[in-house]
Amino acid sequence: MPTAGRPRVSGCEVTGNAAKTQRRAEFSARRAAMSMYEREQAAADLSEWIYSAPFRLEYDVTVAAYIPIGTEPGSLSFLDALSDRDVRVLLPVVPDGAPAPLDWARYSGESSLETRRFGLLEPTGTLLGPDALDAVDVVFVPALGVDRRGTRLGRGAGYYDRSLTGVRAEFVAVVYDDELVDELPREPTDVRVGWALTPGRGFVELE
Ligand SMILES: Nc1nc2c(c(=O)[nH]1)N(C=O)[C@@H](CNc1ccc(C(=O)N[C@@H](CCC(=O)O)C(=O)O)cc1)CN2
Ligand SMILES: Nc1ncnc2c1ncn2[C@@H]1O[C@H](COP(=O)(O)OP(=O)(O)OP(=O)(O)O)[C@@H](O)[C@H]1O
Repeated sequence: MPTAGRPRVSGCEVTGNAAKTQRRAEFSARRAAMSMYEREQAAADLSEWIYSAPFRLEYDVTVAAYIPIGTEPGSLSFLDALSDRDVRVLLPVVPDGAPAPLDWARYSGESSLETRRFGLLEPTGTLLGPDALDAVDVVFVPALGVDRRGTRLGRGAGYYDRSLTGVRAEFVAVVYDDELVDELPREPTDVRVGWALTPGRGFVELE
């Protein structure tokens, strides 16, 4: 589209969204090209890092995590490793209708999951409400990429930005090694994450 024809509510926002769409396509294409072996190796490595996390991940800690689907990094063994350490694990439940803060329910094993909207695997247990995040110590956030300043690129519906605003917890974006990059497009509503978790380097503190 010629620059002169673009709507200019704020130049930054318009460019930001187009730039994000482009980066999403790039990251998704790279994920699609990974072999099953690479994905499984990465998932195993991600689970290992739980044992050397820079914050406590053991009994009496509550984390919010997610069930990876498709080419997303990680696996159920990540959640099982946390559960084995008596960490309480909450999982997101997408609310009906337009994007709004995520609801949450407890993870209690693979049998407590079912496939729902967008093909996501979600927990079937009691819904705890969006405020459940107020009692969480660490949030593992799905991401297509993250930059050194903590800018996270998600799927583009804004569910996590809406959910994390005002929450005091460690935010950890889980990505493949080459998805921790120098710079990503940023919008004012983007909530910064303090950490990246990568298979090769583990927990990386962001600026
Ligand atoms: N594993 C996982 N769980 C997660 C997220 C995630 O990124 N990964 N989310 C992170 O926010 C939330 C769900 N967000 C989503 C946002 C958009 C689409 C999506 O694929 N939208 C397509 C429509 C696909 C369809 O209708 O089947 C689209 O908008 O084109 C899926 C999930 C909560 N749970
Ligand atoms: N707190 C918020 N309140 C209202 N709108 C928001 C908020 N956060 C994000 N949005 C809007 O949601 C849309 C998608 O945001 P963005 O591209 O940052 O999503 P994302 O972080 O990639 O997606 P997700 O969190 O679902 O993985 C944007 O139009 C953004 O302006």
